[in-house]
Amino acid sequence: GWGYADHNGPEKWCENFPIANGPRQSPIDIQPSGASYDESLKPLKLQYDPSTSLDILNNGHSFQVTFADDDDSSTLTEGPISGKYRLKQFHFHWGASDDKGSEHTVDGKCYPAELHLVHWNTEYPSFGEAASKPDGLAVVGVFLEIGADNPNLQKLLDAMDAIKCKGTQTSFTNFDPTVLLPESLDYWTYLGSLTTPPLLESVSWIVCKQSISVSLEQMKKFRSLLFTAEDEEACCMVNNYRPPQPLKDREVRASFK
Ligand SMILES: NS(=O)(=O)c1ccc(NC(=O)NCCCCO)cc1
Ligand SMILES: [Zn+2]
Repeated sequence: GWGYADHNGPEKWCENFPIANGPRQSPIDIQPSGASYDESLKPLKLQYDPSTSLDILNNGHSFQVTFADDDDSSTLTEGPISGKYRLKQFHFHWGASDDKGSEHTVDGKCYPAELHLVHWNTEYPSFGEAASKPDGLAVVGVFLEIGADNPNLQKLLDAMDAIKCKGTQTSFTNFDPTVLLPESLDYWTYLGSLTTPPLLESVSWIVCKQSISVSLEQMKKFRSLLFTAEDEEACCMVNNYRPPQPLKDREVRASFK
């Protein structure tokens, strides 16, 4: 299957997923000078119920915290979207060293990691259905920048020993992802795709301008996870990011001046 190694990584994905060369692929390099301020863009409205967090999983590509999405307890509304989107999961992408790891870049600047909060449009009956629609998904991206230890990441990091290998998961309840958001919710927004196969062009991307902090020690913990299952030769889970894709005929809007 697909991965991030030379033999199965982003440069090879187009062989099984031709949409990899499509018109609205993600991530992109965000050039703030090329983004147009849109005064009609609303502030993001994120309302999360911690009791909807279920478990934390190593899926062999990243680790993700999955949420109960059978009602409107945890939603994204307003912002650039219309209607109501339910939180399905959040996960991260990161590098082998601090000079890379994010998927979106800003004027070519890479961050050591990037958080994605994945939501689906309740116009559709399920995530899977929504994932195939042009307005089906909304993903909020938050950059992580090396700095002070971030206590709000600690619960995630403490769970990592239990999900070291691909296919492992453990209960992860009462977690409020709001604590992972930066103080400012100023954002850039553009129409894009999933950044991993099936690379579906169904995502309204909402990338926060302000980053959150992560310490060097906390980054080392991310890198202690494995892409591989217990019975396979160990391969560290690092560089699980897709590089920026062509902007093509798209505009990036800014919610701020
Ligand atoms: N990195 S990202 O663009 O936020 C992302 C989010 C979800 C997924 N895929 C996912 O949740 N499920 C895969 C099956 C999708 C079609 O049902 C892939 C990439
Ligand atoms: Zn992602």
